[in-house]
Amino acid sequence: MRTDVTEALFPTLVIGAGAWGTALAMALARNDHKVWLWGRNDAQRQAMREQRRNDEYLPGQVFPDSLDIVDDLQQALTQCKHVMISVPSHAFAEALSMLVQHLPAGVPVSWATKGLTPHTGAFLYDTARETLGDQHPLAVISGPSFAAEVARNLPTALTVASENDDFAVQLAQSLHGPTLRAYTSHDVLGVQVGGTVKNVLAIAAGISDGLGYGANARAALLTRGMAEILRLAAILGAQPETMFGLSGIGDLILTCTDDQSRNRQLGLAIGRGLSVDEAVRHVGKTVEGMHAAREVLLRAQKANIEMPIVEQVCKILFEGYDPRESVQALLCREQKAELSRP
Ligand SMILES: NC(=O)C1=CN([C@@H]2O[C@H](COP(=O)(O)OP(=O)(O)OC[C@H]3O[C@@H](n4cnc5c(N)ncnc54)[C@H](O)[C@@H]3O)[C@@H](O)[C@H]2O)C=CC1
Ligand SMILES: O=C(CO)COP(=O)(O)O
Repeated sequence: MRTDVTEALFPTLVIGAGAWGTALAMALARNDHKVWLWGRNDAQRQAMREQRRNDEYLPGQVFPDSLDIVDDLQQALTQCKHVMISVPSHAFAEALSMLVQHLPAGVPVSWATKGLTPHTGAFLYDTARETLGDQHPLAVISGPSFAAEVARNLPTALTVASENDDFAVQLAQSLHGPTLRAYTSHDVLGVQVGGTVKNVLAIAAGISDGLGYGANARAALLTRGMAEILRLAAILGAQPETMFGLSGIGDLILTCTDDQSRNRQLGLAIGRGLSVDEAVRHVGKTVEGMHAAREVLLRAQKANIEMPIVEQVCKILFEGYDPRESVQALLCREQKAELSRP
């Protein structure tokens, strides 16, 4: 067992045994750290314990020895040294409420969830602070990282953002391994902006590709999508440089261009002619951009900034717009300069 500074965070309890929670738990355990993984489904936990795999989400990937499946969440919360949440954004507030009663003060909490809190549109950091108070150091894990590739030990780089330097460094160090590189950041807000909006833009890129609009259109969507992210980041007070990092353009490129992305898969299905409901059923997995789109647009409208791609995605998802008409609407916007004058 390692005895360096990162041991302060172990045992780590990972809440959420989907693809990403399991892959992160495996990554930590491969570095010989003690990790407890909890998922809400009893039968899934039993199967994972017996098979030492999570075949539902990461078929064939065997758990490292130091990863254990735990059943008693309450007991694990009182004994762990760090909680990492990896549930979909719509379950994030519920996950926080499960831990708030039992987690001793001072135990750090991180999450790998991307998106906003439904209904309030709050960034997850704000929801976490509101629920947990200021007793726990908080950190966000983001960046271009498909769970299946991390589980298969393929090279990956992540960002760990926290206002607490010690926690950011400890968490980054504990994730860091031969195939996983973790950078730290102070820009908690910026990291969340990139990780949230890229999912909506990946739906747009999927729609365009599903319609067969080609490589030029995809590149234009990514670039103009980046302009929308930068506009939102600026108005919210995030650091623009963060948008050019792993959690910004890195994750935007990944999800807009690779078919492993579930957000892109949803767009592809819609572009190929499925209705939105059919496309959601076809993907059958977490599609965060679907949840984030409306909340991002509301934020843009409140701040009086233009996010035309996000707006058209909302029209397609929630107002029954034909994707071809939406692309036309984007192309027919008033001609303007690419950059505003300095
Ligand atoms: N899969 C990936 O490659 C990556 C996913 N993420 C993010 O991680 C988050 C989780 O995504 P995935 O693991 O892929 O989702 P998933 O669909 O694979 O699994 C979600 C898990 O959360 C559980 N869950 C749902 N509601 C819950 C609740 N109320 N309490 C406890 N558990 C609950 C489900 O049972 C399921 O096990 C999302 O925000 C996603 O954007 C981030 C980077 C990579
Ligand atoms: O966030 C991700 C990779 O960084 C996963 O993207 P999807 O949720 O679109 O699959």
